[in-house]
Amino acid sequence: MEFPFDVDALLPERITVLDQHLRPPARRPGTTTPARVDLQQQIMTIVDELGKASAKAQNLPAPITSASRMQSNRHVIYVLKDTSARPAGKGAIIGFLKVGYKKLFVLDDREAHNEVEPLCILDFYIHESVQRHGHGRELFQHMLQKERVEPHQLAIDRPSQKLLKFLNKHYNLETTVPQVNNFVIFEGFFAHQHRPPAPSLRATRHSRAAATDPTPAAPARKLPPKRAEGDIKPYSSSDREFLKVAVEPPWPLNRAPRRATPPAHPPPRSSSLGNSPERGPLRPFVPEQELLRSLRLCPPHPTARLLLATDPGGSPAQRRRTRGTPPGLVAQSCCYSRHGGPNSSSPNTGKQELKYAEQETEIRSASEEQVLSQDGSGEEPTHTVPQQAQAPPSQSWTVGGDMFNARFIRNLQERRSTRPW
Ligand SMILES: CC(=O)SCCNC(=O)CCNC(=O)[C@H](O)C(C)(C)COP(=O)(O)OP(=O)(O)OC[C@H]1O[C@@H](n2cnc3c(N)ncnc32)[C@H](O)[C@@H]1OP(=O)(O)O
Repeated sequence: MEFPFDVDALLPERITVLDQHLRPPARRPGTTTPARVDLQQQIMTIVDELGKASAKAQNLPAPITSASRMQSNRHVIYVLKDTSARPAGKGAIIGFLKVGYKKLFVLDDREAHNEVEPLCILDFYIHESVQRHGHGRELFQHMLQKERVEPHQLAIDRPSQKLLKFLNKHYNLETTVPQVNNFVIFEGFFAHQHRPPAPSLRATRHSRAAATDPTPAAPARKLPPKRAEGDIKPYSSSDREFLKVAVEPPWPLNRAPRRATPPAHPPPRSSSLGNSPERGPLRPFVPEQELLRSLRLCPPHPTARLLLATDPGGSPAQRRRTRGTPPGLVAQSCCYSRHGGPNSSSPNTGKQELKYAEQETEIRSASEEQVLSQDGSGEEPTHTVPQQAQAPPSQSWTVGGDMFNARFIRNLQERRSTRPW
């Protein structure tokens, strides 16, 4: 990765360690020294660009590493530069590894909660052109030595398949201890119990390290006193938490837009990773609150309005359709199961129902947009029903649509500890 400034002069060592201050390292004697603020700007540019490249490589919607995030967290980043001869160039960056201590609640092999604060692998990237050349191992090995940790003591924040393979190949890390958060830990993690070293020990360790090596090490934090089991929540804040909203809203908000062709490679599943979300191409989605708002503001389905306005008992055709079916069939046809169900074989149920429900949601979102853009209040929905909504399909899915909404809201409620309204 090349930059418009002299990376070689900016980062004299092959591996540079940067902490939250993003201080430019001391330059080699004899090199001209630009203003310090310019140097720091260059460091920030490198961190931002590396973060972007890593996010792209991992299919993340936004970088989890950036200069501003570095400055607001106590993380440490190891940057590897290319030292190969480049007579005419300004040097290049090969990749980086970001680590930091995090307080986690992890399950052991007996599924008991443990409050620990291990060193975590938070982000790791080697430029595509030089992957599988041993650079990742070089960087990782340097970090292990500097931080004085063993590979099995680490927690990994949502490792990619490449990283899992990397850890397996170089460090024999294979068997994971299932977790309910995004972190992956390996067998042997609890061998040392992760008791925080006595403050004096840790201080000595760091002061000794500081005496021999001026580069910053990942900050160490003390653990709070052990809490009762009941107080411990079985999740931990991942560095990628802020992406979670964008990564995977809960079902049914996470339904992908209909695709003409299935994805070539379905995202891999790993039972050994607990429920760590899978990486994969990310897709745009309607934020949950916005969708809820649209459901609350949305006008009644045009067909329902028509029925209410005419005959309280419904049109003869409608009566025939609902009365002619055995009781409960309408409800059954509205059941949508991701696993298919007894009614999934029926051509008029399952997928078709979902399709209409999706259409309805889209239409409702569109009509809400119109409502808001017209008067900003949503008070007069009848003027704003889009043309598409006024001509529903020949079959009436009014009941199905409303039931879908009801199920959808109930589902949302069940997934939340508090009601959103
Ligand atoms: C917590 C996190 O940071 S998760 C995100 C991890 N980062 C990414 O996935 C970004 C894309 N990948 C990369 O940047 C790199 O491949 C890294 C950082 C994972 C590894 O760096 P490299 O320099 O490629 O590793 P290195 O050369 O030392 O080791 C190679 C081994 O890593 C694994 N590996 C690297 N690339 C791949 C790949 N494309 N497919 C499968 N395994 C791979 C393999 O075990 C490989 O050994 P092999 O070539 O004998 O199969």
